[in-house]
Amino acid sequence: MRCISRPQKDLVMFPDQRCWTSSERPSGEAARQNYVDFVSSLTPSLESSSQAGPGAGRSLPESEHVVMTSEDSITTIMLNRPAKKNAITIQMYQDIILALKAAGKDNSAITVFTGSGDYYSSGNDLTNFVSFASGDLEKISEESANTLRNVVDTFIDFPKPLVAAVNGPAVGISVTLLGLFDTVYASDRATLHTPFTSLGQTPEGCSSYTFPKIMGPAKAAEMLIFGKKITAREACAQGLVTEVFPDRTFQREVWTRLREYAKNSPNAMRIGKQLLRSSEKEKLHAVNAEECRVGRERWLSEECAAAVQSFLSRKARL
Ligand SMILES: CCCCCC/C=C/C(=O)SCCNC(=O)CCNC(=O)[C@H](O)C(C)(C)COP(=O)(O)OP(=O)(O)OC[C@H]1O[C@@H](n2cnc3c(N)ncnc32)[C@H](O)[C@@H]1OP(=O)(O)O
Repeated sequence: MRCISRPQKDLVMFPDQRCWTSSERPSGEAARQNYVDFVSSLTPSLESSSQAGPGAGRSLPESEHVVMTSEDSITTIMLNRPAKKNAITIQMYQDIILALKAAGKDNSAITVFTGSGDYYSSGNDLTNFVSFASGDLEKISEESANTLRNVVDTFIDFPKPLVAAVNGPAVGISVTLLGLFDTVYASDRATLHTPFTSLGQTPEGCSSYTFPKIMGPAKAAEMLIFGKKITAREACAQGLVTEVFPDRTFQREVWTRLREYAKNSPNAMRIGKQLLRSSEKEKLHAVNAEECRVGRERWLSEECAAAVQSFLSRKARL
């Protein structure tokens, strides 16, 4: 067992899981080296990230609908397509991957994901599926599954504290991914909806694993299999949302809190996250691979094609 305590006169803690008495204590330099080795073993990328100067090594994606900003040691990735309720296009998935990779390496302490306008996100842009009807089905579905797998893998591997600021209703993949965030703050105006089965689709974003773990299998089934829409407060009671704020004060309260959190040691937060999450990573990657394999089959189904067609032709009927 590792000893973790305040400094004591005769007992010092070292990272190889034993406690020394003062007589056998390693020299100061050896102790320091032990500590550095321990920290490095936990976080291989720590060295490079702590050496990065402001903005160093950062490649901001030039994206129309995914906006990345940094301030007060917080990098924010904002879905910015409010006229379409922040529905996520193929290009946006690619931009999200680039933005997360850049945020993972920049010198910010915390990364925040949010939406602009009245929605957090309406999930996958259903016109992404239109190309299925017009091209090489096998190829397009394979590319889409690869895109989905890459974006979810990037969330699984994200090395820093990742916070979702759910500013409004969330649908589909924008909900399922919440299970991979470290903290989820939501406006009391937000609802969470995963209407997969009415679209002939199946859960993704590792939700088939994270949701039952977070909220229990029965509540997860209501959401993921029956498509029950829940409020932010219900999601909070079930553990998917960390805290709910009145919509009127949501931005002020969340950002005040995050600015305080961002003053903590970035390296300690990064290592803490790794301790909390690393034992699950392999499992999450396997779940992601399987969800994408199954999802790809569903996208090719007639049920899915009909549901997407029905949404897209809605206007014509109005
Ligand atoms: C690479 C492939 C990866 C696949 C990943 C698998 C992911 C799956 C999912 O995420 S499933 C969930 C998909 N999302 C939905 O089913 C939501 C569809 N949208 C709606 O139901 C509604 O638009 C709404 C409830 C979100 C909002 O309704 P309302 O307030 O009445 O607004 P409008 O419907 O008028 O929407 C305004 C404008 O936005 C367009 N839009 C909204 N959401 C989407 C969307 N998901 N895909 C495409 N377009 C969307 C809507 O058509 C309107 O456009 P218009 O003004 O008419 O041009």
